[in-house]
Amino acid sequence: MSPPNWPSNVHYISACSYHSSVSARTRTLLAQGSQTAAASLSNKPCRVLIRRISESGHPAAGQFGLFAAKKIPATRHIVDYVGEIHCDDRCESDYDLSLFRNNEVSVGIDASDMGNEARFVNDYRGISDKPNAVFVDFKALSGELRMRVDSVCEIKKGEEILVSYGKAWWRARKLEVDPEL
Ligand SMILES: C[S@@+](CC[C@H](N)C(=O)[O-])C[C@H]1O[C@@H](n2cnc3c(N)ncnc32)[C@H](O)[C@@H]1O
Repeated sequence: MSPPNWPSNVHYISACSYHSSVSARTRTLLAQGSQTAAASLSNKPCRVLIRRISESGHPAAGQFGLFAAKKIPATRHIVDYVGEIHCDDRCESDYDLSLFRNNEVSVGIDASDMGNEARFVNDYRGISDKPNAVFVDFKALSGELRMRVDSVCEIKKGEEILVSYGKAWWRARKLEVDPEL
């Protein structure tokens, strides 16, 4: 069942699904994981809330954000980033994270059409001094490479969960608006 405030045009899924662009060979590569991926954490994901942002000073006002339903301790697994694992080009998507890349293939997790609560995590810029969470790749219990959101410091109940999308993410969007930049 989808959580409160879930948009009707997006499919709620609790586990990643594979798009047809992911070959069997690539799935094997993902099952081998990455050497730098964090181990799967045994603690359960934290309770989070999707909330529409009504504060006029917030740069994503009118959109949604993800908030802590209870205090979240530092370095906790907050929520998995669930979406469609794909190898096709999704440069139009604002919900696409890079999962794996080598000389042959680039794999992403796109939560634009299907996903879970993690798709609502906003970037800290214009909202806070620094992020309180981070996207991390990890090896799931199945052995497959996945992404999740972890806290980097304590997050108080009701506080917005914020990551850094990275300078390159913002530069790419600014270039779309102003190619002279
Ligand atoms: C992954 S979505 C985050 C969830 C989104 N707010 C929503 O309601 O679906 C990324 C989009 O959120 C908005 N966003 C996230 N962080 C932002 C920030 N710091 N300033 C302005 N817009 C932001 C931008 O529109 C961006 O394309």
